[in-house]
Order: sequence, then C-alpha cells, then structure tokens
Amino acid sequence: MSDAIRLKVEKIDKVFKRRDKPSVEALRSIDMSVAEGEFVSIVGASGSGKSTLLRIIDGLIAPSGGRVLVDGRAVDKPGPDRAMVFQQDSLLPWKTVVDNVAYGLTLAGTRRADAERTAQRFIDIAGLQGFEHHYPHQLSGGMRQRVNVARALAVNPKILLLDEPFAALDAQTREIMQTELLSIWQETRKTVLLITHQIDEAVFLSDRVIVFSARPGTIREEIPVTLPRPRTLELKRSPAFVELVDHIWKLIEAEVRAGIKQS
Ligand SMILES: Nc1ncnc2c1ncn2[C@@H]1O[C@H](COP(=O)(O)OP(=O)(O)OP(=O)(O)O)[C@@H](O)[C@H]1O
Repeated sequence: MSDAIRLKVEKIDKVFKRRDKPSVEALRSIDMSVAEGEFVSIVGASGSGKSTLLRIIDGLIAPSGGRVLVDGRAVDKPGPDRAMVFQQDSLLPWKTVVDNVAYGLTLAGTRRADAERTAQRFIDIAGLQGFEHHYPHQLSGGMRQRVNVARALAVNPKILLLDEPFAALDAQTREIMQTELLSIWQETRKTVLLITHQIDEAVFLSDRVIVFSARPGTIREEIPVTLPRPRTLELKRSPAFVELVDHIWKLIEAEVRAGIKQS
C-alpha cells in the first residue's frame, strides 16, 4: 500500500425522492478515502446505505450532494478506472469463460488475440485454468464469482468495488473464496472497497474496516486492522482477530437487532 490517495469520497449525501411517498435519506455526509493498494471494507446494518455508496462511487447513481474523486479527479459516471462485482454473477450465459473475461476488453476495442491473452492471465490468477471453454451454467457458484472477479480485473481498473460478492455462496466455499481473493489482491495490488454483512470476512480481508450507522448511513468508526499478512484461515481463531470482530459487532448489534424486528 502506498500513501497516495486513490479514492476520495467527499461529503456524500443521498436522498431518494419517491413519488407519493416520503423521501428516503440513505447517506449523510460521508467522508472517506482509500489509499492506493489498500483493502477497505464497509460493514453496517441492512439498509444503512452501503450499496448506495458503492453505486455512487461506480457512477451508476448520482449523489444528492458531495463528490467522488479518483486520483484527485472528480468522477460522475462509470469509467474504466472502476470495476464492480455484484452478489449475483452477471456473466453472459452464451459466452465461454474466456470470452466473458475478455468481453470488457473487446468492447473497449482491444484486438481479439490481445484480449484473449490478457483474459488468460486473469483466468490463471483466479485459479480457473482448464475451464476457459466452459459456459457459466457448467460452473459452480464459487467458480462463476471467480470469473466475475477475473472479468473485473481484466480491464485493469484502478479500483475494484465488491458488493457482497460471496453472499450467495455456502459458508465453506465462502471461506475458500476469501483466501483466494486475498491471493488475487496480493498478486495484483489493486485498491479494493468491499461491502459485506460478515464482520469476520471484513476483518480477515481488510487493512481497515469502516462501520456505518443505521440509516441515514454515516461513518460511525474506522478500525485499522493491523493483523499480519499474508493471512490464512487460522488467523480467524486468534484472540486478536476475535477481539476485533467482537468490537465491531458491538458497534452495530443494536441496529442489526432493530432491523430484524422491523422486517
Ligand atoms: N432507488 C431507491 N429508491 C428509494 N429508496 C432506495 C433506493 N435504493 C435504496 N433505497 C433505500 O436506501 C436505503 C439504503 O439502501 P442500500 O441498499 O444502500 O443499503 P445497504 O446498507 O446496502 O443494505 P443491505 O445491507 O440490506 O444490502 C434503504 O432504506 C433502501 O430501501
């Protein structure tokens, strides 16, 4: 990680206006930054505006106030400097793994042979060797998410935005995917902003965890995670890890419980 600020979020507010219904204030005055090569996660109760913030950073929706800067330049629409991975895979079912991973590059005008070479590199990094010519329906959920990550990385974004990428996976696959994501990150050194409901996932992966308050989302606390790297799943059993997870859980527990009662 370098000291250079890659992503800066300045005083972001978001109010959703709805016809014939009260407006929803989703985010209030969010200020945060992520350094080049840093891995940061956001946790918070359901409805605290985490996905809304990620969509604003990606440029998919406009904020009501404030701005997003990438390397000091304001961005207000999607661009090749940011790539998003969603909870549900968004692969093209009629294209093979290699064509899915190369898709963004060919769209951007890269020659097919070059796009395929780059795609192959990220297929290798994502541990998908041997599956290049499979179609999405021939892959497990975990493998489809690896293809999604490979596809996002293939366009060489400055920032990887991950919106609950493992939420649809079973618990064991999810843990394996966490370690794989770490090794991909170690190899590519991308700047990563991840949203997750799982506090242990956030602590395991991150350099820093940002804790949101309930709606309207505000930053309640930023917690540096100084646990040594490289990290293995063993770390989850260490007292320092358990203590951090517990601290974060206590910060959001009341709101998570209140949310469950409302739903
Ligand atoms: N297009 C929209 N119109 C109106 N309200 C919206 C819209 N999108 C989101 N919201 C509301 O904004 C609030 C924040 O939603 P958001 O999905 O960002 O929260 P979240 O923290 O990601 O939640 P979860 O953890 O459940 O995914 C919620 O109350 C949601 O209902």
